[in-house]
Amino acid sequence: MQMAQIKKPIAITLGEPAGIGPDLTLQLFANKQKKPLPHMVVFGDAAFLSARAERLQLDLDICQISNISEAVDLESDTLPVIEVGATATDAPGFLDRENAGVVTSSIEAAVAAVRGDECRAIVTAPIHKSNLYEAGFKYPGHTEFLAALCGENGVSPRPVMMLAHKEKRAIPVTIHISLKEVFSRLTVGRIVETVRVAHHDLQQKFGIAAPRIGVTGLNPHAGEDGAMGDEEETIIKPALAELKERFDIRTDGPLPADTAFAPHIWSGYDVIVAMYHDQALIPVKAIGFDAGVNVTLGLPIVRTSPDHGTALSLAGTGDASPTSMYEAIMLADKMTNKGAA
Ligand SMILES: NC(=O)c1ccc[n+]([C@@H]2O[C@H](COP(=O)([O-])OP(=O)(O)OC[C@H]3O[C@@H](n4cnc5c(N)ncnc54)[C@H](O)[C@@H]3O)[C@@H](O)[C@H]2O)c1
Ligand SMILES: N[C@H](C(=O)O)[C@H](O)COP(=O)(O)O
Repeated sequence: MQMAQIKKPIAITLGEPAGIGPDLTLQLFANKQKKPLPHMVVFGDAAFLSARAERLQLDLDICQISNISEAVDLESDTLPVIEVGATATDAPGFLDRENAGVVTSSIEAAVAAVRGDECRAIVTAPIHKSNLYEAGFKYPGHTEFLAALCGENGVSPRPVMMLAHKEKRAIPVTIHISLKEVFSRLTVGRIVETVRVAHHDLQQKFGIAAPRIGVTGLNPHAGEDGAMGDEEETIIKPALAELKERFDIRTDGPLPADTAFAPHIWSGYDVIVAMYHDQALIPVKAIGFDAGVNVTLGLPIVRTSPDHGTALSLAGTGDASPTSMYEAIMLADKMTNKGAA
């Protein structure tokens, strides 16, 4: 990658103003002499961030800029902020629908900056999903919103959610849907598409030449030969056969999901693809909630985020751990600096 590309900042979104997202960005920036960070620019509201920094008793220079190119020339201890045309209220722990505008505008502006080649990756701070829904937000989460923002000619890429704790990675085939819906949304095509995206991005974005991919079953004991459900026989095995025959992608599975994430099995794979959200996310959050990273695969841009949510009760206290946010920033940096993570 070119030097000029490396110097482009990483776009950080504001996240839910009532939550810990803004705090973590400020805490990390205030500590950057001890724990260095790549260049970054926050998309949000400078006045709000100044108020939150004061509340957290962080000694920080926050500077509103109008062009991203200005970020690179600032003193290294000044946090650059691009205004997004909406403001946020500094009321930690108190959700306010009125803040939905700044939350979504921040994501939109950050994506536009990456797609416009002004920033090199986006790191999103947590959003409060139900607060956004109440304000009319139509996407289940960032993952689906980002795919829509990256669409072209009315076609959106198929986003794939991957949670990672160091080298342990897990992907859910179905994402933000009710458990009841999983049964109708789990199809051969969806599994094939998910594994293909994972295989491609592990090669291209993580530098893993021959990704080792495990795929779980849906039912207890991967169906116990059909005695505990037949989705393994009718959906998952045909999908794995198609991956091998049509795309030359080899996988192991269906693996019983309760043992697939045992450390000695999980460590034999670069990723384990599971059938639904909690099957994949529980193991990652259980082994490393403090340092897990959420990466969206399948997009034309690099996007990472911490693995936790808004933790409203910790907002404004300074007690939230910034480690997962730090790992998200450093993974985005690594993925865009060297093409490998
Ligand atoms: N990337 C995202 O935008 C994202 C990710 C997960 C959840 N969420 C959203 O966050 C909201 C709250 O979700 P939740 O309560 O299930 O999960 P949560 O991650 O906000 O909180 C779960 C528990 O972990 C603690 N916690 C979370 N982050 C912490 C940190 N950095 N340091 C110390 N403790 C921390 C919380 O205090 C709480 O006890 C929901 O609206 C959910 O949709 C957003
Ligand atoms: N399911 C994710 C998690 O628990 O970490 C989270 O809700 C984030 O999803 P988005 O990145 O799509 O907002």
